Amino acid sequence: MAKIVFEDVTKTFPAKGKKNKERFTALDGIDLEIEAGEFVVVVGPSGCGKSTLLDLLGGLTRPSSGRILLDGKPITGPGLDRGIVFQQYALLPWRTALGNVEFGLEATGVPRREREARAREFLDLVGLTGFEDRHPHELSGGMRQRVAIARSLAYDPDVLLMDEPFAALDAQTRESLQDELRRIWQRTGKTVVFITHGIEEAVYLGQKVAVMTSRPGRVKEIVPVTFGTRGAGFQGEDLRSSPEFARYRHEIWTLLHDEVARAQQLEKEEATV
Ligand SMILES: Nc1ncnc2c1ncn2[C@@H]1O[C@H](COP(=O)(O)OP(=O)(O)OP(=O)(O)O)[C@@H](O)[C@H]1O
Repeated sequence: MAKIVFEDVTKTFPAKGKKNKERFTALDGIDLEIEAGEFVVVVGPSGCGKSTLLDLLGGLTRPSSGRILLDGKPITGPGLDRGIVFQQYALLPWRTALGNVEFGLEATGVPRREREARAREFLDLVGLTGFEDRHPHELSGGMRQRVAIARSLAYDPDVLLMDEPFAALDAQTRESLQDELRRIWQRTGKTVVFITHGIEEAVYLGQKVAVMTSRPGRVKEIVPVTFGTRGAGFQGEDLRSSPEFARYRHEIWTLLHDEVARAQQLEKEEATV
């Protein structure tokens, strides 16, 4: 049985500036299956519904029609079986790095002493040993995002939902966090659903890349990314500069290109109405 199943999922919102009952379709007939332990990346033009799709998985909002199943059961709300990491760090500014990671554990009822040990372990996993007592404003953007990842991992969710988590970071920090995320994923075996605008990021991280159409969002194609030597030890520049990488990048770029053009045209038409 697949870990996550989207069955003909549609999501509509009240249309802005239109007469009351008109609805705007953000996602239309999404069918998608994600296996346990799989790393799936979702790419698509701006406004195609990527964040909406992740919000549905997170249980932050409900489908207008269709079903989303997690371990065979419909998602009815947020849960500790899913950890979410957003683009903005969403850390508590008055808590230290350690305090922020512990925060996630308080909700799960882990005893205080064990909380601290677990939080330290996960800060170590994301390379932040020595920074436990710093507050968010004393950390770089990359470090803050590492804290957010540690916080999500610490309560051991089966599924990690990531909405453009590295988009606000500089290129070098982004690449090193991509490496870390791959390593963590290989070590923990989590199911990851990751949203990005970056084609290279998608190819680098994803086992499968789901390319979405422009509005309304549908799954246009799922590209399995199967590098021959993709396992541990083959990453960084070796992977990014390989001919296979370039081939996948081009394939996904081609799939996206028409959709982005269509999305831009829609935006222009709306601006002139
Ligand atoms: N709560 C809401 N009410 C009304 N419309 C919404 C709501 N949430 C999202 N939308 C609309 O649904 C569409 C999809 O939005 P969403 O944020 O999911 O897209 P996205 O692909 O993540 O975009 P981006 O790549 O720009 O972040 C957009 O047109 C957006 O304006």
